[in-house]
Amino acid sequence: MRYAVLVTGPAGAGKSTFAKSFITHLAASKRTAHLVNLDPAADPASFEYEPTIDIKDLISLDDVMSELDYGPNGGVVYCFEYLMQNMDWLEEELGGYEDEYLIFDCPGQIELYTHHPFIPTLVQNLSRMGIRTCATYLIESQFMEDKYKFFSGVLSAMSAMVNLEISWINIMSKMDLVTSNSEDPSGGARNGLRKQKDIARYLDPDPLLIATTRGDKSTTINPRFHALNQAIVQLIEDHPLVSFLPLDLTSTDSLEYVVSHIDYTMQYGENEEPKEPHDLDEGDFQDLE
Ligand SMILES: Nc1nc2c(ncn2[C@@H]2O[C@H](COP(=O)(O)OP(=O)(O)OP(=O)(O)O)[C@@H](O)[C@H]2O)c(=O)[nH]1
Ligand SMILES: [Mg+2]
Repeated sequence: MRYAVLVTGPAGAGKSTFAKSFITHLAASKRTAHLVNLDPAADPASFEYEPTIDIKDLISLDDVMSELDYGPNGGVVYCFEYLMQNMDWLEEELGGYEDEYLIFDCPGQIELYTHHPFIPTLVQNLSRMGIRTCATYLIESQFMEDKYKFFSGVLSAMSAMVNLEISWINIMSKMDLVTSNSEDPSGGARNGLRKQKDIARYLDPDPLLIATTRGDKSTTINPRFHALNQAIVQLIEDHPLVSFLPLDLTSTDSLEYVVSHIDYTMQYGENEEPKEPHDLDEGDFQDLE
């Protein structure tokens, strides 16, 4: 059985960093994993791990920009369209790997997730190839500094995950920027997210965070804004699809927790050989109940 983890999310959310840490972590546990770079704009110098499969071998963003006169964002979308039409290339590249994790580092153009059917098409093709797939969607902890920005992140996560029939794990990345605040007064503390309780209202989004009340400045500015917020509150209450796993890459436990959640979601190892006792830490699974 082969397993694919798609690492998706908006620009700069920490996707490539997470993909790297994920592979390093698996390697440390003597598990093999391969990096599949689907970001045609990724700088090769930044790869700590040479990707096993690289979209650049199929199509070059530089060529698309110089020959077809695309800008960088449109160029990435064009490259992805090209990939979708050339799935046989991916299939051939993926051919030889068995019983392994394939980590797909995806680009940060949000329209790839919200407007285009790229991810559903990719997922369909992976499942046709017999690869069990799950997707992660990262948003960064700084989104919690601004509740409107945060909820736009929640809505983009929702719009990316509906229509997909695969497991979907939302991750709040860069938690080191909010949890290390006791040491560094200029760090996360400045955003007022001092209490764990506050953070919990974001990880499991509490729509009341944006429920405006009468007398609130924003409602006096524009009543339509109030109505829109109420509608969003209602939407999130009716469809509580989105919650986030916190990820702090400075903590091995945090990374391990996220990885064990992904393993659990993918039912990793179900068909494999029994594990050595130390490979399977009971605590990992109790937390997930
Ligand atoms: N403090 C902190 N910074 C991080 C973390 N993860 C990533 N960063 C920083 O955030 C920036 C973006 O990280 P990337 O991993 O390149 O993000 P990305 O989502 O791959 O970005 P795009 O591919 O451009 O969409 C870099 O400067 C990273 O060093 C984290 O866990 N904590
Ligand atoms: Mg990246």
